[in-house]
Amino acid sequence: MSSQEENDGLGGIIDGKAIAAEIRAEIRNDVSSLSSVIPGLATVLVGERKDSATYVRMKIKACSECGMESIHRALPADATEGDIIAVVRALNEDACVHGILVQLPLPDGINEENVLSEISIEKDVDGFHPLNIGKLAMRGREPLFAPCTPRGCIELLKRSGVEISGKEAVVVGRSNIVGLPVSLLLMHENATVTITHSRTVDLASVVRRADIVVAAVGRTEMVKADWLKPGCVVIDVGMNSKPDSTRKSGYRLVGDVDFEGCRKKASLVTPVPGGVGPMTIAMLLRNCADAAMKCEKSAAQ
Ligand SMILES: Nc1nc2c(c(=O)[nH]1)N[C@@H](CN(C=O)c1ccc(C(=O)N[C@@H](CCC(=O)O)C(=O)O)cc1)CN2
Repeated sequence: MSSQEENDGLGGIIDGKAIAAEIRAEIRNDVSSLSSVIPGLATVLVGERKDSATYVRMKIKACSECGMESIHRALPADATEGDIIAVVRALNEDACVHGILVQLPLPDGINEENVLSEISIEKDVDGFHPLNIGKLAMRGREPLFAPCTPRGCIELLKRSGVEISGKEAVVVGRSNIVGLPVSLLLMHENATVTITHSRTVDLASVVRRADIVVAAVGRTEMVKADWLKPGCVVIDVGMNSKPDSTRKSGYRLVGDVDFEGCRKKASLVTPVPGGVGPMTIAMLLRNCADAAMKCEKSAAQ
């Protein structure tokens, strides 16, 4: 779903909130058709970060709106790696739990990979388990779950009618959570993918080759209009706070893309907020509902 303002010469906006609502309605429908299983999502929150607590609350609320159960485990900021792993192992054994997510980032000193590797891959609805990422990286293999934000980016493109196959895609950023998996997913869709990063020489000229740009670098409004090929599609994964004295909070959320400038050059752009963010939670629910549906199917066989 996208909106293109008439005759203003600007590119359309991909409405992530509306697309996420559409996906959530589909999930609600699938969940209501289950007869013996209620999908259960376990959220594990370690420490006191306000943003993490907000995201976990949003996930719990979204679960309930889709007819899914949630099971919440909160640990203090000084919890040890062993404490967190013990919670994950107990959730692995709980038959009411179909999906487990450990909210990231974890406090300093905790090895994220050690914790994420403990999640049963059948319940790895965040898709961060090294085995799921490994399968995503291999030809002819399918992960049980793909990471939510990258999957959300692909859904936004597909549901906006953007052709991916054969197109040049440039991903700015190479993080394990977004840059790397979104590149792999774009490759699965037969795009020709370039991953760029802090050592890329003449980043602007590499981005200028792209039909599809995915910005996931975590730098406020870094991607400028003159970096873009006219008519390209821009997916902005960034979420940065920018000082704004007109707001009560003193700041506003902006992405990695100079939205107003880039709208003059691109055919479609995602806004921040209201673009990729809502898709992260929608795809998490999709993965968890799929896990529960698999459970019901295998119990019936
Ligand atoms: N275990 C995980 N940890 C983290 C993930 C993740 O996918 N799994 N992603 C991010 C945070 N995140 C979900 O956890 C997330 C971020 C943003 C949004 C969102 O809807 N953003 C809104 C704006 C919200 C606001 O006003 O603050 C938007 O963009 O419109 C949802 C989920 C890191 N950690």
